[in-house]
This record gives sequence, C-alpha cells and structure tokens, in this order.
Amino acid sequence: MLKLAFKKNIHKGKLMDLTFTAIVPLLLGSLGIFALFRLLQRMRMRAYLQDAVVVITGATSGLGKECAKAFHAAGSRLVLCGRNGERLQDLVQELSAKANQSKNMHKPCTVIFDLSDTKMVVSAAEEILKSVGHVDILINNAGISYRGTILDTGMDVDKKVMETNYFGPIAFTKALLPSMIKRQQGHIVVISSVQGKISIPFRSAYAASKHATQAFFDCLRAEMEQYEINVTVVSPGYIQTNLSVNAVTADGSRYGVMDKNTIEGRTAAEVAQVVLNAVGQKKKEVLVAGLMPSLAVYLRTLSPRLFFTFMASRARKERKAKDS
Ligand SMILES: NC(=O)C1=CN([C@@H]2O[C@H](COP(=O)(O)OP(=O)(O)OC[C@H]3O[C@@H](n4cnc5c(N)ncnc54)[C@H](OP(=O)(O)O)[C@@H]3O)[C@@H](O)[C@H]2O)C=CC1
Ligand SMILES: CCCCCCCCCCCCCCCC(=O)OCC(=O)COP(=O)(O)O
Repeated sequence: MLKLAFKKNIHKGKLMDLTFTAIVPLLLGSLGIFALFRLLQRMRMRAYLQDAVVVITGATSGLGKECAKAFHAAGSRLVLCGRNGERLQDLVQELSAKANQSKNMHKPCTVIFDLSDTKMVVSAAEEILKSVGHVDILINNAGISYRGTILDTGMDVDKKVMETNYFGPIAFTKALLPSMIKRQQGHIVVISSVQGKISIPFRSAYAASKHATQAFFDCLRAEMEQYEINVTVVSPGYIQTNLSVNAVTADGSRYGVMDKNTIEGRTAAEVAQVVLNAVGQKKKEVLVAGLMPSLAVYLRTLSPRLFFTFMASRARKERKAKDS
C-alpha cells in the first residue's frame, strides 16, 4: 500500500501528499499501538504485584531495602527477611506509615534468620508458609562480597561466601518450591551480579558464588517451566550500597572500605525499579550494567583470549597500585 501510494505521489510530484496520506498515519498508528501495548503491560504488571506475597532477603539495607519500598508501593504483601531485627522493625515502621495513607498498601511482616545456617533457613521457610500461607514471589537478594588474593584466602572464607551467596539462597528456594508447585504458581528472583557472568581478579569467592547462582537458577528455570513457575536472574553492575564496606577479606575480617566503583554505581532505588519491572514483566534475566561491563560479558564469550589478557593486565595494575 505504501509502495503504491509512493509511486502515485512521486508520479504526480506530490511528495507532501505522500507524507500526509501514508507516512503520518502509519507513524501515528504505530505510536498508538505502542502506547496501548505499554498500557496493557502496566495494567498486567499492577495486577501481578498487587496483593502478591513477596519475600525479600537482605531487606535491612541497600538493594533489599529499596526493593521492599518498591514492591510495597506496588501493593505487595511483604515478608522482610534479615539478621538484624531492629533494622527490620525500623523498615516496617517506615513502610507502615505509608500503608496507613493508602488502602492498597499492606503492613509488612518480618522473619529473622542467618542465610549461612541451613537449618535456620529451612525453619524460616516453614514459619513463612505457616503465617502467610503461600509465597507468590521470592526475591533472593541478600549477599556478601569479598576482597583478596586466592593465595592468601583461607577455605573458611571461600565457604562463608558460598554459604551466604549460594547455599543459603538455594536452600531457601528449595524449601519454598514444593508449595509453589502445589499451587502451580510462583516466581523466584535472584540478585546475581555482572560477576556471575565474568570473573574479575581479587574477587574469586564472590565471582564463584555468583557464577554458581547463575548456573543453579538457569537450571531451575528450565525445570520449573512445566509448573508455570517463573525464574528471573538479575545481574547488576556496581550499586551505591554498603556491599564493599561489608565485604569479607582473605583473613575473614571486614574490608570496611567504600570503593570508588561502588560510589560511582547506580542508586539502589534505580536498580530496585529495574527489579520490579523485570518481575512484573516476568523477564527471564536482566543485565543492569554500563557499556564496559556489558561489552566485557560479550567479550568473555566471543574472544576469551582477549578477555583473559584484559583481566591479567587488570590484576597486574591492581597489585602494583597496592604495593606502591
Ligand atoms: N552493591 C553492588 O555493587 C552490587 C550488589 N549486588 C548484589 O546485590 C545484593 C544486595 O547487596 P547490597 O544491597 O549491594 O549490599 P548490602 O551490604 O547493603 O546488603 C546486603 C544484605 O544482605 C544481608 N546479608 C548478608 N549476609 C547475610 C546472612 N548471612 N544472612 C542473612 N542476610 C545476610 C545483609 O544483612 P545484614 O544487614 O544483617 O548484614 C544486607 O541486608 C547482593 O546479593 C549483592 O551481591 C550485585 C551487583 C552489584
Ligand atoms: C572491545 C572492548 C571490550 C572492553 C572490555 C574490557 C574489560 C572491561 C572490564 C570491565 C569489568 C567490569 C567489572 C564489573 C564488576 C561489577 O559490576 O560487579 C558488580 C558487583 O557485584 C560489585 O561487587 P564488588 O564487591 O566487586 O564491588
């Protein structure tokens, strides 16, 4: 139709007519369809999140806390998990004040447990099912990072990072899955990292735990498809949180430094919004990173040799900077 109109109008020398008879309606039509699509998407997302029981680990700070605010604002019923009861209660107070102002918001409840203790994790899952009945969305967010050389790092540190970032979340997920399968409904989310896709020097334990996370939840997604349970893996780049400050070092002590990369990262509120949208749209995975980290992820697959050269040079530079 467009071709015909084009020929006809060129023939008559009426280019302006062509614009008004074919191109403008086509553009307006596309815009209309796009706007309608977005509206339907937003309505579906709202329905999915409103009143949904959402469990968030690591809700006491950083990204977990911001996810709690975002899902609470979307009308979800929150179960906030953490190790520090006082900080969880502070957040409950903050969110409850908002819940009082809107009938679409709910007062959250809390569960205290340490993810590195599998027994505690399993009984926390039982407690949640007992008190709220079911879980619609589980957000495995809690985690710790690490700084150190492989040579200096004791196995206890490797194990601690794996317990918190990998074994804890998978134990929690496994404990909640049977009830999701019974209902043929549920959504498992995990906050991984760019370092779940590429390994950078002096992060061995952390990168390994995030690679394991990526692998486990990719398997889970495939296995859960028949039960209509969704799995979303979120892989952020640097976020402005206390992750580096709380990181564990080679000897098991706290790193205690706010890194420059962390300060220059995205805000936790911004990433929480990405998590909310990814969940609402049932995305399978999302990479939330800038140009260089994104290119590095592709480079690792397309030209591993070049990627390894970059990483070796990065290790040399970092070691030199530390020594001088
Ligand atoms: N910040 C960043 O640059 C990036 C972060 N991420 C990931 O985001 C997630 C959230 O981290 P972020 O908010 O940045 O960092 P924070 O240090 O601010 O938050 C980490 C959260 O995890 C909790 N946590 C740590 N260890 C345990 C444990 N053993 N049991 C239970 N809870 C625990 C902490 O609780 P407590 O208050 O008790 O310590 C805290 O609530 C992590 O999985 C991290 O790997 C991914 C990419 C980049
Ligand atoms: C053709 C050009 C390719 C250029 C690629 C060159 C290599 C660039 C290196 C980029 C490395 C990015 C690392 C990003 C790491 C990251 O974002 O990690 C997120 C975290 O989990 C942060 O945790 P941490 O404890 O490390 O602060």
